[in-house]
Parts: sequence; C-alpha cells; structure tokens
Amino acid sequence: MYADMDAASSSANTSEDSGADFSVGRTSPDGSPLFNASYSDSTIETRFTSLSDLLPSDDASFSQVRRSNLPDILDPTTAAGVVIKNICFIGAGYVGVPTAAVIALKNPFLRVTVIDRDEFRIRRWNSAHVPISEPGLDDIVRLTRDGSKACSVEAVKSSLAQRIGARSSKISIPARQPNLTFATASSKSMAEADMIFICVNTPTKVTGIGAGYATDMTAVESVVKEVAVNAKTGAILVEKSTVPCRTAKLVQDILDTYRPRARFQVLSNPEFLSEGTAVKNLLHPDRVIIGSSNTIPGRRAAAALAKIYSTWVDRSKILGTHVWSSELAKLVANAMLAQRISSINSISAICEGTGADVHEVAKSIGLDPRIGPQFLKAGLGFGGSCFRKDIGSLVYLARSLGLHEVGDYWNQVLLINDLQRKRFARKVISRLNGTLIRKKITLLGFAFKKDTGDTRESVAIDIIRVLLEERPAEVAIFDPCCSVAGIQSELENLGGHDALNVYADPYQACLDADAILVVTDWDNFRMASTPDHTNIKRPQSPTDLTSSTSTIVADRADGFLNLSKDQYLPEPPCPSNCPECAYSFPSFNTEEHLEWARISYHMKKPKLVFDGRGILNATEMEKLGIRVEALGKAESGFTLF
Ligand SMILES: NC(=O)c1ccc[n+]([C@@H]2O[C@H](COP(=O)([O-])OP(=O)(O)OC[C@H]3O[C@@H](n4cnc5c(N)ncnc54)[C@H](O)[C@@H]3O)[C@@H](O)[C@H]2O)c1
Ligand SMILES: O=c1ccn([C@@H]2O[C@H](COP(=O)(O)OP(=O)(O)O[C@H]3O[C@H](CO)[C@@H](O)[C@H](O)[C@H]3O)[C@@H](O)[C@H]2O)c(=O)[nH]1
Repeated sequence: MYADMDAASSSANTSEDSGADFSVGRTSPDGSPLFNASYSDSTIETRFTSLSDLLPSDDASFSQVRRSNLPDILDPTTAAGVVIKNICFIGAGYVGVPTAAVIALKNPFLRVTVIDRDEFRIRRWNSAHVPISEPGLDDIVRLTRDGSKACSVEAVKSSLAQRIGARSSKISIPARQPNLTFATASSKSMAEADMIFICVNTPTKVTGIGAGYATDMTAVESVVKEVAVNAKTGAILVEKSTVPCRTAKLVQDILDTYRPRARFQVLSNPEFLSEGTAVKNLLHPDRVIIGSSNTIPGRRAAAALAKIYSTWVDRSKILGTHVWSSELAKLVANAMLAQRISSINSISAICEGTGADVHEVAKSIGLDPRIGPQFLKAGLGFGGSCFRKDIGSLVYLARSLGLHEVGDYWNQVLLINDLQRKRFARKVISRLNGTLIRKKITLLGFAFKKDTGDTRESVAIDIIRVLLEERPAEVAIFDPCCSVAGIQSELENLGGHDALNVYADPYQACLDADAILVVTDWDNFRMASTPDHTNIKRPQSPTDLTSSTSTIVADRADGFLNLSKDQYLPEPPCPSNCPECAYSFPSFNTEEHLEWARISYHMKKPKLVFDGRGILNATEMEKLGIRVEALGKAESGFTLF
C-alpha cells in the first residue's frame, strides 16, 4: 500500500496524477500542486524532487516576517479595520452546526449562515427534527435560528442573576433576534461573508495513492474553488475541518489560481470538540488554536477571529501559532489521545494472560499526575469518524517525508485498535464453545460512543462482521439513540444479512439471547448505582416485557443557557406528510437504566454478558445469575493463587 508513496515523491507524472479528477490525487503532505490547475505535470515533478520541497521555508507567502516582529493576535488593536459582520459556515455537520450555533449565540450582532449541499440535512436543520443528536444543541439552534421572546426568570434560581448581583426576585431577559440561517444556496452566502469557515468532511482516501491513510481532500478542494469564485476580496478563510499539514498552501494556491487579483487570508482553527459533549466543549474550550501566516495581514485576520472567540473564551486560552503548527497540532492531539487508548488496550491483553485487572492498573497509573486518568479506559478501542482517519493522515505524512519508523510507530496505534475488536469477537465465539450456529447474539449499542447517534466507524460493524462468519441464527442490535433506519443503512455495508435484526426495544433485543455484548458505553446499560435486588420486580412470565425501569439523572448540557421554556418561539411546523415525523426511534426512555434482572430472566443459560466497555459490575450481575466476561480481566477460571 505504501510502495507508491515514495515513488510519488519522485515521479508524480503518473496516470492518476495527470487526470482531471482531483479526488484521487495525492492529498498529503504537499498535495497543493495537484489541486492547482495552473501547474503542469512537469511542474509537479520538479516540486517533488527533494525533502526540502516539503519544508515550510520555501514558502514566501507563509513566512514573510519573523514571528517576534508580528503583532499579538490577542491585542484588540491588531484587528482594527478588519470588519466582520457576516460569517458563512460551509458544512452543516457535527462540527459546522454546533460551532456556528455557539458563535451565533455569543455574538448576537453577527449574521451567521450555514450552507450545505445536502438538501435533506438543511431541511432538517430548518425543522423541528434537527439531524444531529447532541446534548444542548437543539436549544441553542432554536434560540439563534428562531429568536426568542422577552421573559423574566426567577433570580434565585439563576446563576446569571447571582453573577450580576440582581436584587429583585425576577430578572428580565430581552427578546432575541434570529442570527443563524441554514441554506443550500451557496454563492450568495459566500459572496456576503467576511469570514468563511470550511467544515466539510475530510475522510480517508479509499482508492488511489495513499488509499487507507491519506486524506481525501475532494470536499475541501471543491468548496475552496467555490469560495474563490464567489467570495469578496479580503474575505478570511478558516480551515475548521481537520486537514493535512500544509493544506493552507493548497487553499491559497487554489484561490490564487481562480482569483489571481483578489486577496484572501487563510487561517487554521482546528476543532477539538468531542461528540456527545460538543456544546459543553465549545462553550468551555480548553484552548482555541488560531494558525496564521507570518505576515501582518495574516496576524490581523487571526486577531479578527480571536475577537469573535473572546466574546466568551478567556483570552488566556486563545493561542496564536503558525498555520503549519496549528494544522499539525490537530492531528497530533488526536494521535496522542488514541495512542493512550491503544496503550492501555495492549496492557489489557497482558492482564488477561496474567490475572491482573486492567482497570486497577489504569487507576493505579492514572493517579500519577504526569500520566493522568483520562483516555485510559480499556475496552473495545476507539471508533468514530476522527481518530482512525487522523492517525492515518499522520502515518501518511511521516512516510511521505521518508520517516518510515515514525509512520510505523503511529500505525501501531491503529493495529492495536483493530486487534482489540478481533480479540473481543474471538472471545465471544470461544466462550460459546466455538460455534454460533442456532444462537442469538445481542449487541447493546451501535453508536461509536455514548450520548451520540453517530455510527461512523462504529466498533459494532467490525464485531458483527466476525460474528456473521460463524453463521449465528440471529444478531440482534439495540441502541438507545440511533434510529432503526440509521442502523439498518449502516448494516447495508455488510451486504445485507437475514440474521441481522435491529430492535427499538432493548428487552425484545435481549429476549432468548445466548450472549449479550455491551458495545457502547451508554450510561443506560449500567446497573442502577444503588441496586436493591430484593425490590427488583421480576417479570411474571416470559412475555411480560412492559415494566418500567429506574431513573438516572442524565448528564445533559441543558441549562447551559439559563433558559426559561417561556422564551422559546414555536418550532417550525411540519407538513402533514413529514417523513421525519414517521421515523422510528427506540421506544426506550434514554434516562432509564436497563433492568438487568428482567434481561437475565429471559436469557438462555449460561447467561453470558460480554462487557466490551468495562461498565458493568460483575459481582452485582452475578447476583442476577449473569456471568460477565470483560476485556482486560483474567479469563474465567484462571487462578494464579
Ligand atoms: N465530528 C467531530 O467530532 C469532529 C471534531 C473535530 C473536527 N472534526 C473535523 O471536522 C470536519 C467535518 O466533520 P463532521 O463530523 O462535521 O462531518 P459531517 O460529515 O458531519 O459534515 C460535513 C458536511 O459537509 C457537507 N459538504 C461536503 N462537501 C460539501 C460541499 N462541496 N459543499 C457544501 N457542503 C459540503 C456534507 O454534506 C456534510 O453535511 C472533518 O474534517 C472532521 O475531521 C470533526
Ligand atoms: O479512555 C477511552 C476514551 C475513549 N475511548 C473511545 O474512543 C473513541 C473516541 O472517543 P472521544 O475522543 O471521546 O470522541 P470523539 O468525538 O471521537 O472525539 C475525538 O475526536 C474529535 C474529532 O477530531 C476531537 O475533536 C476530540 O478532541 C477527540 O476526543 C470512542 O469510541 C470511545 O469509546 C476509549 O475506548 N477509551
């Protein structure tokens, strides 16, 4: 797979490179010539002859002035004269909309427009059926998209009132004008924008040079061309998407090619939010990184962006860097986080062979402040749309620079992640006596992590693939947040299979299961924190699947806004034939815990539950007759002493 990469740096004049379809061109680390219509193939060849071509020093537009002589981006005077009134976000996805909505919320005098070519997505953002399930997001979208009514709230309950020292028992909140719009029409929104955020997807290439590792820049390239044609001169382009290091040069090259006389500034402002906590992360970021060129206009553009963030982010958390550092920092942040997960997962395999408990090991090492407790949760490994692709991009970058050992080092993080899923699936098969024929296996969870309905790079798919090879009678799937139709469409990647069934009810999914696999760390799948087995209502008959469950307090992001429900304006009405109104979502109340006693009653012996996320208390489950097998703990029956 990598053989082509070295060849590419010395001989780019291949059939892939010379074709007009840029989607299959090299994208990292220095793909800009391939995206620049003005370069001939011979130009490309000259530019790829040595490693020094890949280094920033050759790039005048990004390194004109020594950094020490540049104005401070946090100094409000640096942005003087840069007027930002209209902002356009391109890409109405998991990053584009939460970021746009929070910027709109905190900057009521800015007009924010989110555009996307996906009409279905835009229609849903303009409806009561927002397409992304993210705690707190629907509140912010409603407030910024629809505006709000004036109202008063009880001061005693309001942290806002406490902060402003209000004496009255009520404080008045004025009406708010809408300042967030969703649209498919792109050229007008781009033409009006003073600042344009690129938030489109940057997946891994699936074919061509670097397939499986390099970033597919098709969407970025396409929107930058549109921006070049439509944007007003002086507009600031912000890379919000995660992109390979030196993409800003690629962007600048495209702009120069299509609008040679216009002047644009290109910034890098990577996003670090995690799904499930996106609103929380955006409202309280650890840091905001703004990368710019080493030029005065570059720093002024960075200062203008810093000013927008500083309406709610402490200036000490806003860091100005060179654009290459900012682009690379995003890949490195994800690689370091994922590396911790693979490191602890590699230890989980050792634990299984030695009798140590990986959770005890993780806790023990996490107490060392130099190591810290975060991202040491052993289990099925990382899924999601980011970690795999971003490490792939880093591996590709290193190998393209001839740093093969460095590439191999980071690639090992991916290999350990794959291994963990395989080990889990093999463990299930082995515990079920090596055969799944005539057996029902239930997967609890399909989303790549809790508190999201996102199924991209779901761990579940890989596990199901292995299970299906053993020809089970049924693989049943339940997730509290993913729609049945959404899971079914993901399963189509497996080529469709009669044995696969998606349930909207967890108890139906678990009925008569030979084994249950906990695949996502949903809090609902944990046992209630104070289990009292004497009080657990046992079903009277195997068909009694109706009893209610205990309640947990969900860690939701609501309340961030100090909002009274009286403030909301009515949501846009749905047409009578609204397809989303007919969508089937799980009937399960997402603020309830599963009743494991009830599940146990309906399971087949030996009542095996495989805990892929380390969220179940094996001792408590044993009281219900359930045997829990987990990654990172000694094999059942293993005794050292
Ligand atoms: N999802 C996350 O948690 C997260 C966090 C940080 C960074 N990122 C990065 O942000 C970027 C976007 O990720 P996402 O999860 O929001 O992706 P997404 O798939 O949810 O959204 C991307 C959107 O871009 C739209 N799009 C693609 N090409 C377009 C075009 N030519 N014109 C208009 N719209 C177009 C798509 O229709 C889609 O709605 C990626 O680079 C990703 O790596 C994602
Ligand atoms: O100790 C841990 C922590 C996480 N995970 C798994 O790792 C994956 C990713 O989790 P998380 O990082 O919480 O979610 P993401 O939404 O993928 O966020 C990551 O990817 C984003 C996209 O680039 C970045 O912005 C975030 O900073 C980065 O945390 C999930 O499958 C988790 O189950 C573990 O297995 N063990």
